[in-house]
Amino acid sequence: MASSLELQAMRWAIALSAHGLGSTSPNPPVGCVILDAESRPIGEGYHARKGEAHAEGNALLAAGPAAQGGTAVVTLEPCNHVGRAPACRQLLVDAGIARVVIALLDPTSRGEGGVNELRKAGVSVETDVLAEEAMLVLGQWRTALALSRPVLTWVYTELSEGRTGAIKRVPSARELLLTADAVLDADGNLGEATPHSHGTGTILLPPDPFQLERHELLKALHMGGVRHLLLDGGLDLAAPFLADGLVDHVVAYIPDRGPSSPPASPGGELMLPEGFHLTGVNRIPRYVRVSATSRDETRPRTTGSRTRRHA
Ligand SMILES: Nc1nc(O)c(N)c(N[C@@H]2O[C@H](COP(=O)(O)O)[C@@H](O)[C@H]2O)n1
Repeated sequence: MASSLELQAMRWAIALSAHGLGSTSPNPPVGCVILDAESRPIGEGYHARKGEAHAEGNALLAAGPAAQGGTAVVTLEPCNHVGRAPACRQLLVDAGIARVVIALLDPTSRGEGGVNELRKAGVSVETDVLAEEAMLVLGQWRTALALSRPVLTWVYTELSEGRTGAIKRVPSARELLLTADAVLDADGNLGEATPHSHGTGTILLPPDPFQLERHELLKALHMGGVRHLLLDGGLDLAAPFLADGLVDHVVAYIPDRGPSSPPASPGGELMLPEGFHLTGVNRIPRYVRVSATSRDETRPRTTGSRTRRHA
């Protein structure tokens, strides 16, 4: 059973992992905290982008030799393959880590998986620790893998006369762009949500998105490394994706208004689409931001078993 210090470290690792949202795809956003043999935090790290060190490597680097006999607390199972970075389970063994505490198993893990290899090397391993909380950050990556398409978030604001439109002019909406890989607008412009965030050549986007049928477009985006796509525009842009059941989340920015007004959107265009339930309602400068979902991504449905898939 995880100790209270390990649980505290796991929550911190989950928080750290979110620094990778919007830049790690097609890799997962992972966080790691190293505790020394007396359970004191001595190093922390996260995965920033594909081709760079994994969370465990970054945390071990920060911890240095004091990691010997310590514990690695990590949000995703340490990897079991030598890719662009060395296998994390080997890095942990080489650093003399005695115990590894993991939130979620990696459905893309190669071979027998990092957990089995760590156990074979005599390391004590505990899995499924705060798995549901870890899904707050890893959920979109896991869902995109399960669906073989990016998770889709439709974002819109109110333009004049109750019409919906793009959020480009909403300054606080920038935070959403930071967490997505790519953004598509109603004119067919498709680009990295934060330019250059994934590094050169990691995300490949089809040049003429509206030439592709919607499922084909999403398949091409998935193949190109996109795990979270924003649809930034009005109902005209979102309606066909909604009709095909392809929209997973909606974020609406409702401008401040007086306390009594006729319906801003008599046709209901501003209202959330049918079948979406609220996950957040926040007052932000000049807007109320409404978040809703058609699925619950925080439930770790497959932590106990693996479906072999490649990220
Ligand atoms: N445990 C763990 N920590 C990280 O920081 C990670 N990025 C991963 N990712 C796993 O490794 C695969 C990517 O490997 P490369 O970086 O491309 O070599 C990815 O599919 C995950 O399984 N895991």
